[in-house]
Amino acid sequence: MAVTVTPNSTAASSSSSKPKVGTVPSRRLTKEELIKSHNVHLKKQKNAPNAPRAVKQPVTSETYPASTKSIRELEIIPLSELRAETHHRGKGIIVKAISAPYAGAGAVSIVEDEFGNADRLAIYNQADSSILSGAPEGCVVAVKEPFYKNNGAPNDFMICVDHPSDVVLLRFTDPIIPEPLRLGPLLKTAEEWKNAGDRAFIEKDFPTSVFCYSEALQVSEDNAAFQAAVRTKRSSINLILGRYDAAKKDALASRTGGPQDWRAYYNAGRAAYGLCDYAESDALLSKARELSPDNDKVIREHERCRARLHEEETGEYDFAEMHASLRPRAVHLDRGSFLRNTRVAESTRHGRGLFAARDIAAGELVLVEKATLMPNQYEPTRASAALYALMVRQLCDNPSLAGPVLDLYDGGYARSGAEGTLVDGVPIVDVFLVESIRTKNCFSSPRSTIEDTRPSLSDGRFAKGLWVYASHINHSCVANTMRSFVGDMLISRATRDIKEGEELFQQYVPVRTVVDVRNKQFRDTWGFECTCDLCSRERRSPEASLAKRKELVAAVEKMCNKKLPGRELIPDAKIRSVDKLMRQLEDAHEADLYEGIPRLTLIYPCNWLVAAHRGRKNYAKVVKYALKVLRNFGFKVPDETETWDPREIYVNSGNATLMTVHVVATLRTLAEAYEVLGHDDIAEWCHEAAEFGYTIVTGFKNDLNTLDK
Ligand SMILES: C[S@@+](CC[C@H](N)C(=O)[O-])C[C@H]1O[C@@H](n2cnc3c(N)ncnc32)[C@H](O)[C@@H]1O
Repeated sequence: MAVTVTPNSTAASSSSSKPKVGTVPSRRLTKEELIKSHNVHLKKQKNAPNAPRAVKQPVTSETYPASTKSIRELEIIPLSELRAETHHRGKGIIVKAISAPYAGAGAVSIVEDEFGNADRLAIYNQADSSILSGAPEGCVVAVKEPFYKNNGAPNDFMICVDHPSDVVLLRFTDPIIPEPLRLGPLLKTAEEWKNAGDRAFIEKDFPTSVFCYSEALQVSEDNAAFQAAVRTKRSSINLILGRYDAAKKDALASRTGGPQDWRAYYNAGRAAYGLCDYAESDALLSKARELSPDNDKVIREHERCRARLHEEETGEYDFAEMHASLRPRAVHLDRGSFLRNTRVAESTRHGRGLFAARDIAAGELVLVEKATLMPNQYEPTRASAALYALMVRQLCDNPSLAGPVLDLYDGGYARSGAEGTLVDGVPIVDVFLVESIRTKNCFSSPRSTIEDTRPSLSDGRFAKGLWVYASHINHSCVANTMRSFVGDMLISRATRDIKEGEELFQQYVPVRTVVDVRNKQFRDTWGFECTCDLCSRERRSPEASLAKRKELVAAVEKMCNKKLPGRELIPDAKIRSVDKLMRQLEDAHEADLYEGIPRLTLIYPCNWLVAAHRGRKNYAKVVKYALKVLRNFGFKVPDETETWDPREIYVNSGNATLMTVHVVATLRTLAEAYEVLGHDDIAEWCHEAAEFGYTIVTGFKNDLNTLDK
């Protein structure tokens, strides 16, 4: 079940007064009591219209599957037969809303069955485009295999609908509605329904408008011209609602065979564009353009679509312009996804993985993907719930999304197999499956990585999003790709040269320095033990060495307060002490095991020594320790006395380097130190290597001076 904030979820009653699971409660709140308390909540809401709406968070420990049955296959039972804390498998209820809805985390209404029994119905996870997101008074709904739960206080229950497909809005004329609940058709003629749809449209009540047009189509029998006109209207409204599958279907069904069909192709093309299917959109808009060659609207849409296809084919983007266009309310960029350097295939690490479809040079684009779903919600307490809600809603609104989204790894969730299929005209959406997929596949994304690397601009806030294609990438601590973000665009670049056919990896999170600590995180969040070169070799290091390293790291952190020095003068004695611990830590790494792989526990002390010597303007020492930092990230560096070309570190350091923004900062510090020491060539090359690395880290070429400004 889900944690919900509902009008009556008051203090829990003592366990003795709780009804027994599976029993018919001896007393429930009467209709009058239910309406009275409901009205109190409605009034409170009316008096505080701007109070923040509760966020619904799924709790996956108490999952239950969505119903896969049609309401017509179920035994319809009266409300009086509902049993406490029970999922009524094989059964359904048909009820009418007899109150205005209370809109909280879901829509709560008082409902009545054909026998006059009343109860409370809470419907969660409906798309805003659905009438059921508001469940207006008078609507008749069927709840399939309802879950009846105690609401905290004795005698107080509610029918709780988590899976959006477990509730169906019935047409007023549906013969399944029992006689006492029937209103009969509210309006009689197709024209009346169409006019009602037009009025709802003018009032911007789009779900009602769609409902009325649907009734008009049902009533209008064989009037093809009328049907085409109504379908065109319904298609346009579904475009506004983002229900692109339905919009496309209506648009194509509205064709009459004449030149006026340009509008049908135009709407269908825009719907395909909304689904990011630019090839289909191009085909449809080309037809619209043939029929209406001088139509500015069509030309504009068609050119826009072609620009997306160009991005998909070439991977050419103006990232700087994209970044400059970001606004707090505009983080969704209108761009195509460049995926053709890669392909999905079976992985030896786990399930499927992503592989290079051609040689990719260090620094090159691996892929660029527009978010499949990413709410503009960077508030940490709301980001996950917002993504979950968006996933559920989009799967309801656009059933064609079910294919790619439900195909993602689900962490072993027990599926019914019917998810995504249409039953009673509604795609089956299991919210607990959606949540499992979310937790295993979503990424945290800053508004842009470039801002995230700048202390002055970073607000440390992350949205959560789903990039379906990039979700196929498995984790490695020494990954060969690195992701960054510009708004909802995920950019992935190669951290070293990658050969065609090689599996691509990314770091799921910045990796912790100690092998067992970071693997606990992987186990707890994603259910795997990492077998990358770094983890597997570190595991071969004896327990005693690991313990020694942990002890030394703790000692350094304590001595230095886990901070890095600024420009202040650090006393010699302290520098010597840290240096001594650092050397002991180096000795605690077995030379053969750690050959050519990172030594992550050494990075902090070496970075500390770089900063301390920089403060003392001792640039020879800065070089010495900065080279150690690079080596400890797994890069091949020379002895401090040798000449070398730092621009080569991305291509000649082997396959176990660990790329981060700290590598860039270290190269920049090295450039500064070499310059002071008079090694101008190496200084220049370090600068170039840092700029190159900064492109990998931030996704596109950026001025290094912005790194810590
Ligand atoms: C986003 S999915 C990655 C794609 C997944 N392999 C698939 O088959 O769709 C994340 C899941 O992949 C698995 N995984 C990722 N990296 C792994 C690794 N290095 N070793 C083992 N399993 C890994 C974990 O089960 C994790 O929960």
